[in-house]
Amino acid sequence: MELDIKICGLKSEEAVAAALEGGASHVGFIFFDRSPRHVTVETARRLRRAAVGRALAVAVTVDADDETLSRIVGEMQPDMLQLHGQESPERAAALRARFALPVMKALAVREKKDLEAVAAYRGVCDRLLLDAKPPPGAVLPGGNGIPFDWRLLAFLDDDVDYMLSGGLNAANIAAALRACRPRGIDVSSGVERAPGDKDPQMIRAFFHAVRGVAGARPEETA
Ligand SMILES: O=C(O)c1ccccc1N[C@@H]1O[C@H](COP(=O)(O)O)[C@@H](O)[C@H]1O
Repeated sequence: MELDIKICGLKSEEAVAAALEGGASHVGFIFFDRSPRHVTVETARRLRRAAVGRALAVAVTVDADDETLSRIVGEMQPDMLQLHGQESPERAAALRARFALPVMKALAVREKKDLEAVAAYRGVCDRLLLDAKPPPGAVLPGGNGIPFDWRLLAFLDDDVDYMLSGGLNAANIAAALRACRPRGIDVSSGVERAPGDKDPQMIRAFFHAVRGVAGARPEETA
């Protein structure tokens, strides 16, 4: 099974191009105005065009209301919704039905008991995104560049479809992929030179590092 790779928090054509050239399966656009990665619907709509037929465009929202989501879906036309707030399983299911789009629900992980939430969203969402729990007082629910203990994921059933995220970068991705077996990985601040400022060279280095794990997981990185 091939490993999906999502580059998230894209704000420029240059960064989108680096993600697509590297072979990203997903490109993510953040709709959260307190994030340094926030984009307007117009910008996301323009940037996502380059990904058509090459990668899935993901709209990342945080407890967004129906009106906001309708505008994002109508104008940007994402291929997937990422719910990165406190959306309940019922809310996730309702949005999936209403917009007829696959939904990826982000769950915050710091300790083993945080994985109990997985059961409630399995079968409701198309995929989970297992991200690090934000530190106390953090403004952002994601994009904090903090990893969690990947070994916790050994407690999950093998058939849980999840993307791993939280503090991934070119230096640690090999260790992450040896510690657990995600079907996808998601990186944002780990490929930035400053908050919200993606570095094409760091994006290339990330892909290079992922492909360097080919010996360990040939069937997933070929
Ligand atoms: O990146 C953000 O600013 C952000 C804001 C609001 C919700 C989610 C956000 N980012 C998501 O968090 C993961 C992990 O980020 P990082 O690699 O630890 O920086 C990121 O890939 C986004 O999906």
